[in-house]
Formats: sequence, C-alpha cells, structure tokens
Amino acid sequence: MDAFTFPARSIDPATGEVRLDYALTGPDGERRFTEVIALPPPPEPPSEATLATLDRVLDLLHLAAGVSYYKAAAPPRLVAPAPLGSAAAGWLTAVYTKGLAEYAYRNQLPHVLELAPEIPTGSVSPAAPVDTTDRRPLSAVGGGKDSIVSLEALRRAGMEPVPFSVNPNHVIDAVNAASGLTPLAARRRLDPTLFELNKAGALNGHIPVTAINSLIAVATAVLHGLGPVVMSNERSASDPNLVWNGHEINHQWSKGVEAEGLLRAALAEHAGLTEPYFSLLRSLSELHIARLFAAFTRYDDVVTSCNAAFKLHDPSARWCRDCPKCRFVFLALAPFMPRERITHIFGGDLLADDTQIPGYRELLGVDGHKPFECVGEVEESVVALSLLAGQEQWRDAPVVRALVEAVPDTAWSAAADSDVFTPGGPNFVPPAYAKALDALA
Ligand SMILES: CC(=O)N[C@H]1[C@@H](OP(=O)(O)OP(=O)(O)OC[C@H]2O[C@@H](n3ccc(=O)[nH]c3=O)[C@H](O)[C@@H]2O)O[C@H](CO)[C@@H](O)[C@@H]1O[C@H](C)C(=O)N[C@@H](C)C(=O)N[C@@H](CCC(=O)O)C(=O)O
Ligand SMILES: Nc1ncnc2c1ncn2[C@@H]1O[C@H](COP(=O)(O)OP(=O)(O)OP(=O)(O)O)[C@@H](O)[C@H]1O
Repeated sequence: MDAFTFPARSIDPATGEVRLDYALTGPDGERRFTEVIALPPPPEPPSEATLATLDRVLDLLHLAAGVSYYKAAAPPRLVAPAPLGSAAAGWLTAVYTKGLAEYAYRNQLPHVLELAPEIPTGSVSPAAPVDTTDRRPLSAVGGGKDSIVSLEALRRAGMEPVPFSVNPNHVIDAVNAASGLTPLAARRRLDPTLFELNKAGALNGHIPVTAINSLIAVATAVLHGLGPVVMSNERSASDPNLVWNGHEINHQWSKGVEAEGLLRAALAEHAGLTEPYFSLLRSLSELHIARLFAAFTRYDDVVTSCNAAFKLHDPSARWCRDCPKCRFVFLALAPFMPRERITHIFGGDLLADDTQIPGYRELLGVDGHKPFECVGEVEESVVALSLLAGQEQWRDAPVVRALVEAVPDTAWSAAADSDVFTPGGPNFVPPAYAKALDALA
C-alpha cells in the first residue's frame, strides 16, 4: 500500500453515532474501513454552537482513530483530509510517529518514526472560544486504581464528577457501581475487516489508544455540556522504555505529558476549547498513587488494572496474575495494605510464588529493559521492594527474599535518595483541581 487517507466522516446528532471512514490505497486497489463510535445520546438536542465545537473535535478524533488501520500496512504516505493549523498538525505528526513508535520498533519499520503527514494547504477558520472550566468534570474510568483515585479526589472536593468510559466491560461497570455515581459510556466498534487482516498476517502492534479514548471523552463532554475531561495519567508515563535509531520508544506515549500538551494545544486551536483536558495525577508517581488508592476499600472486589481483562477478544475475568502490569501493581500496593487484603484483591499472592521472580527482575532493572507495559519506573519498584523488606509481613516472602539479593547496591542507593513521594514535573492541572488532589494526598 502507498497511502493512507481519510475519505469521510459523519455524525447523527440525534443518536450520537459517529462514522469514521479510512482507506489504504496502492497499485492493487483500495481497502476501505469504517469505525463506528456511539457517543452517549445527549439529554436534549444540542445547540448549533455545541454542534460546531463537536464537529471540530471529531475532525481530530477522525485523525487519531486512523492509527488502528494505518498500522495494518504502514504506507509511506499519510494524507490528511483538510488543512490544519500548526498545533493540530504537530499533534497529528506526533500521534503517528511517537504514538506508533513501539509498533515501528517491534516491526522494524523506521520510516514510521519519520512520517510527515501531507496536509492540504489552506487556512482553517478560527473556532469560537469555549470555556467550560466551571462545569462538572468528565472523569475517565479505566477500571484500575488510578482513575479510582481521581474519581474519589473529585468527589470529595464536591466537584460532582461524571464517570466516563469507552466500551465499559464488566470490570468498569462494577467499579462504577461501587462508586455509586451515574456514569456515561461510549461504544467504539473497530471495523471487523481489521481482525480478518490480522488473521491473514497483516502488520499489527501497539497503538496510542489513550489519544483515541481522550478525544471520545472530549467529544462526549462537549455533547453533554460538561466541563474538562480529567485523566489519571501518572508522572512515569512520560518516561521512554528505550531509544532506537535515535528515537525514544515509549509504550505509554499517549498517556505522557508531551501528548497531553500537544492535544490540549490542538483542541484549543482547532476547537476553541480553552480547558478541555488534563491529567489530575500527572505529578504523582505510580507508587504515590498506589499509597493513595490503599485508603479506599470500597473497590477491593472490583478494581482491576491488568490489561488482559480489557482485550476485545478473550479477556481475562480480572487480574491474570502473570503479566508485568499485575506484577508491578501488586508490588506497588503491597507496602500499603495488609497481606490478606492484597491477596484478596488479586485472587492470589504473587510474592509467594517463585515463578514470578524473572518478571520481577525485569521490573527492578536487574534484567532487560522496562517491559512494554503500563508499569512504573525501575526506581519505584526498588523503593517498593525496600519498603517490603522492612515489613514483618513481607520480608520473608520467597520473592521478596530473592529480589533483595538480586538488586545491585547502586539501585539501593538511588532508591534511598528517591523522590517518589514528592509530587513533581510539568503538569496542566488547573488550580481548583490541584487543591482537590492536595486535599486527598
Ligand atoms: C488489551 C490489550 O492490551 N490489547 C493489545 C493487544 O491486543 P490483542 O490482539 O491481544 O487483543 P485485543 O485488545 O482484543 O485487540 C484485537 C486487535 O484489535 C486491534 N485493535 C484493538 C484496539 C484498538 O484500539 N485498535 C486496534 O487496532 C489490534 O490489531 C488488536 O490486535 O495487542 C495489540 C497489538 O499489540 C494492541 O494494539 C492492543 O492494545 C489495545 C489497543 C489496548 O487497548 N491497549 C491498552 C490496554 C494499552 O496498551 N494501554 C497502554 C496505554 C498506551 C497509550 O499510549 O495509550 C497502557 O496501559 O500502558
Ligand atoms: N475504557 C476506557 N475509557 C475511558 N478512559 C479510559 C479507558 N481505559 C483507560 N482509560 C483512561 O486512560 C488513562 C490510562 O489508563 P490506565 O489503564 O493506565 O488507568 P487506570 O485503569 O485508571 O489505572 P491502572 O493504571 O491501575 O490500570 C486513565 O486516565 C484511564 O482513566
């Protein structure tokens, strides 16, 4: 295939159904795809102004959601459907290069890292400014510990958050039920042709899914007259896994602060939204968030961070207990709760199981590089281990004992000077929201 294009998109304002069309074209013809996103229908018919803002947000969603289909062939040309301002163009380039960097690395496709979208010349009419800062926030819920911490911080501050998810499964439904709040949900249906291509051996790999979920959330907030979209992306999401061909490869790029800044700028320029989207937990480490989560017991029977539970096909019921994310989250929560409680949450005790040792050695930086998963920094894992080594309930657990011996002196020294419990780094949190988080912390 030579080129990837965006032939059309549409919305039915009455039902909230959005259709996004894509095409891969080459000398042997064209392959078309349509992704369908059902936004939750609005409580009342939207105004002209709302529809105009929504239309601009959908321009960006159309571009972002194309990554799933682009990646089936990775053609050298990416042809945008209409002119874009400089902020939107910069964001688009980053979504397809940095957002697809892990995919490019694993498939050995260096040209993807250098992709320069072809954007038609012409001006874009400026969008009318829209400030929704004072309205109820839409709080994205992924079923894991991080979004629960945000939801509780907003609720306790009296901000009346509206939980929101894309394709909520039984885990997310149960988390929402445990919160007692009334959620909104959007449905996203990938074109089934993609799964046939995957079966036939098409190129496949990781995509920046948070960029897509974020824009579906912003579209929903606009349609429902709500305020900012509050994400729960942590500080360490911005750190790369490795450097390849001079480019940083970050599995979590679209959760990172660079992606957040680029998307905010694109939304301000293209849709006029002045405070559309930010991550409340941006300045916190995973370990710090885990400590905050430990204060809430009402989600123990339902909280699930394991990605295997969120697969479209053959998901696990809850924690799979055999992946980097399960290992990391167990390690991060263990110092802050009784052993019986964490064993109940996970349905097993990972630190009592010797077969987990090789996976933990990777998380601790003893072997290999940081796994391509949503896991914290090596330093956070070492700090968590040092806390466990100092606790009677954990110090004799077989995995803790083996890991304490394996970690080199240099890592212990770095952990001793660690700032994992000191908030820091760039963030876009508005002052009123920062107060809500401070109150919790
Ligand atoms: C749940 C998961 O991790 N899925 C990744 C996995 O997909 P798999 O083939 O094992 O199963 P399915 O999830 O059922 O997907 C089937 C195929 O569908 C395509 N696809 C799916 C969702 C989508 O948005 N676009 C798609 O094109 C894809 O071809 C699937 O094969 O492996 C895939 C290939 O490496 C990954 O693309 C799947 O990742 C999902 C998009 C996903 O939702 N992943 C999140 C759990 C995730 O990785 N989150 C990151 C955040 C990364 C970010 O920057 O946003 C994190 O938690 O760190
Ligand atoms: N299905 C979804 N719908 C809407 N937002 C989502 C969805 N899945 C994840 N998110 C959001 O994307 C961000 C990254 O997701 P991630 O899975 O890391 O977080 P989480 O589920 O809250 O916590 P954990 O890190 O413990 O899994 C979070 O802000 C989360 O709320």
